Amino acid sequence: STGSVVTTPQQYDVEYLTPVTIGTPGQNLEIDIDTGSSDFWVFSSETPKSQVDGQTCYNPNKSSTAKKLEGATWEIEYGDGSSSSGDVYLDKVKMGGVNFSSQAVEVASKVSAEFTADTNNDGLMGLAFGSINQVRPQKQTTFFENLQSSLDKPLFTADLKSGAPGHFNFGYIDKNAYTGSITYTPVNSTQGFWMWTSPGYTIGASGKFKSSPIEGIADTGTTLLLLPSSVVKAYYKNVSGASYQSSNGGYVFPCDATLPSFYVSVGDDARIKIPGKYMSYAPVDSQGQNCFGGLQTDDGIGFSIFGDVFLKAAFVVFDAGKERLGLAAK
Ligand SMILES: Cc1cc(CN)n(C)n1
Repeated sequence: STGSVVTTPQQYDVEYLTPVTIGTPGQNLEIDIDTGSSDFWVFSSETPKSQVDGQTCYNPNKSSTAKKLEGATWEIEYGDGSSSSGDVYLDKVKMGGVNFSSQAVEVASKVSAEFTADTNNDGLMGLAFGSINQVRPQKQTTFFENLQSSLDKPLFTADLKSGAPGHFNFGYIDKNAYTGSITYTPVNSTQGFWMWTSPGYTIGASGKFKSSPIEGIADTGTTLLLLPSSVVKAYYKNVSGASYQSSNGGYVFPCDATLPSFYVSVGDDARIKIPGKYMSYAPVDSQGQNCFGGLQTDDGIGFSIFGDVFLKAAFVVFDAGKERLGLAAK
């Protein structure tokens, strides 16, 4: 089997939302596919009304195919401090024309304020490795892991775009979705992530390559590109008026500043070009005078995060069959 589903950016490409259908009759929700976590959780009939602000809620009691996973609970906290928790049902899940009949659907009986405020987002589908799934006493496998053996190829691809809909595809590589060739690089999944190491980077079209291994995760659920502070400092040295502003929580610069492109090396002789315009995330003031950088530090995380600012510049193959990541220009 193969599947393909559209994924649509929210304002400033802060996140990408993807339609999913759960249960019988189908209940349609919009979720955030997150390759940086491994739980599929949704707003539900169990989420207190005070914590719901317009989200669509999955109601297992209205699904003839829902089965409670007795005794199972889950709780999760993300890198940005947001969190959610609840219990678990098994039900039919369809996305992009592929479906799995007994997918663990983690229903939220509590969500943090960040999720309540994210009014178009009805939940998260984690597509990292099941080893870091948070259901207890028995951790659950991800939607992709459940599909894997029935897919034509044991992989999925992410084609996120700047300010336009893109696609997640399952089981095949769309040759029309990228240019040139795909460069593959090994993935180390021991921490449960799509973790890989870039050999280095280049700042600007005429910059010199800097050999500096950067170990990080390919994370569609993180908005920005989070790299070592030495790299980030070197980049913003090239942006006039840029400074680290603790009041804004990161590097900020005048929105009319000229931003150099940033090249992330992959394998022995390839690199992904992030255009300068992707390196500005959003205005920090209502006048739109100063902008928050799309590149920020990975301080305190323990590894770098290749989030949407990077991923939307590439065609990305998440190849579980060969434990590798493929990257191509587009
Ligand atoms: C909700 C959410 C997901 C992620 C990335 N895995 N973050 C940082 N926050």
